[in-house]
Amino acid sequence: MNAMANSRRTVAVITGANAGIGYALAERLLKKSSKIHLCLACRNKARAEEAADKLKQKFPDADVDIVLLDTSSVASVHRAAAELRNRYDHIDYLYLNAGMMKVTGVDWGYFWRGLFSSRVFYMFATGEGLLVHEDEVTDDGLQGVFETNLFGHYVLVKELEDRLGSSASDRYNRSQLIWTSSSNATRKNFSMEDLQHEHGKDPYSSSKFAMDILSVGLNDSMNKRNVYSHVVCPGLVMTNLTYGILPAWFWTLIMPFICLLRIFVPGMTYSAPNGAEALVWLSTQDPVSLDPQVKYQSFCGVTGHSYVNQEKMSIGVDEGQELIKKLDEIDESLQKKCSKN
Ligand SMILES: NC(=O)C1=CN([C@@H]2O[C@H](COP(=O)(O)OP(=O)(O)OC[C@H]3O[C@@H](n4cnc5c(N)ncnc54)[C@H](OP(=O)(O)O)[C@@H]3O)[C@@H](O)[C@H]2O)C=CC1
Ligand SMILES: CC(C)=CCC[C@@H](C)[C@H]1CC[C@H]2C3=C(CC[C@]12C)[C@@]1(C)CCC(=O)[C@@H](C)[C@@H]1CC3
Repeated sequence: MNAMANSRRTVAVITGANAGIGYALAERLLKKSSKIHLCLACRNKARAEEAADKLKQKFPDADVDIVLLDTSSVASVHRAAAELRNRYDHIDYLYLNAGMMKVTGVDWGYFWRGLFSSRVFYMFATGEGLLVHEDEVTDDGLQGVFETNLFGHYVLVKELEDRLGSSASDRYNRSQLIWTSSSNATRKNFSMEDLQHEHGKDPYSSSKFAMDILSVGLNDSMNKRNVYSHVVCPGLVMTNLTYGILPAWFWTLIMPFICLLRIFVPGMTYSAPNGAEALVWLSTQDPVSLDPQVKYQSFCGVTGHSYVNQEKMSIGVDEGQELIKKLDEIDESLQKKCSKN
C-alpha cells in the first residue's frame, strides 16, 4: 500500500462493510496488513458492531471502528462525514461500496431466448435485460437506487474533500476513491436528462453507469489535489443482493454450473473474497499509473483463483463535468429545502 511507508497510519473507510463484498474486502485488507486502520461505514449499528467484532476476533491486533452512514439520506451522510473529519486528518482509501438493487423478478423468456443466441456469454457477464426492477422514493424525495448507490456517495466525497489527497505532491498524501460499479452499467440505460432514472426500467444499471461517468469527472477535477478515482466490477457474487433475485438454495444448486461457466465468463467470481480481488488490488497500485478510463474487474479461473482484468470504458471528460454540475444542483436544492425546514 503506497501510504504504508509513511509513519502515519493508513486509513481505509469502506461503505456497506458489514456484509457481502464490503465485509470480504475488510477481511482481505486486514489479512494484507493488520496495521491498516479500518472504518466500517454502515447504516445499521448492530450489524456494524457485529462485523467489527468478527474482524477483531480474526485479527486481534487490528484497529477497526465504525461510523453510522445511510447513503440514502443526505442528513446521515453529513453526520457521518463530520464524524470522519473529526476522527481522521487523512483518508487514504475511500471505498464507495454500499449499494442496493430492488428486483421483482427474472425475465425467464428473455433468458431462454438468450441462452440459444450469440449474446449468451454477454448475457451471463452483464445480466443485461434479464431482471425486472422497481425503485422507491427516499425521505429526501430522490429515487432510492440513485441516492443510495450514487448521490449519497458523491455528497460523502464532497464533504470529505479536505481529508482526501493534498496539494503537496508528496506521494504519501495521495488518496484513492474506489467505487464498486458493475458490468451491468450500460450507456443505453443512462440519460443526463433523467439522472435519477425516474422514467426508465433499469435504475441499477443507470446508477452504475453514472458512477463510471462520475469517476472520470472526479479524476479530472481532483487529480491535481492527489485524489484518484477508479471503478471496479466484482463480478457475479453471492451476497444479500443476489439472494434478493433468487433464493440462496438455487445459487448453491447451480454452483458447479457457474464454476464451469467461468471458462467463457470469468466474471462469475461467486464468493465475496473473490469478488473483492480488484478492490484489494487497486489499493496496492500507484494510482498515478492507473487508467481512469478502465474498469477493473475481478475475474476467476475455473480452478477458483481470482485475478484482475482491465476493461476499457469510453467516457468523455465533458460528460463527467456535466454530471458533477447536475449532482451539485441537486445537492444545492436539497440544502435549500433543509434550511427552509
Ligand atoms: N453481488 C454482486 O453480484 C454484485 C454487487 N455489486 C455491487 O457491490 C456492492 C456491494 O454489494 P453486495 O456485497 O453484493 O451486496 P450486500 O447486500 O451483501 O451488501 C450491500 C452493503 O451495502 C449496504 N447498504 C445498502 N443500502 C445502504 C444504505 N442506504 N446506506 C448504507 N449502506 C447501505 C448494506 O447494508 P445492510 O447490511 O444494512 O443492508 C450492505 O452492507 C454494491 O454496490 C453492489 O451494487 C456489483 C456487481 C455485482
Ligand atoms: C445462472 C443461471 C442458470 C440463472 C440465473 C440467471 C440470472 C438471474 C443471472 C444471470 C447473470 C446474472 C447477473 C446478475 C444478476 C443475476 C443474473 C442476471 C447481476 C446483474 C447482479 C448485479 C451486478 O452488478 C452484475 C455484475 C450481475 C451480472 C450477472
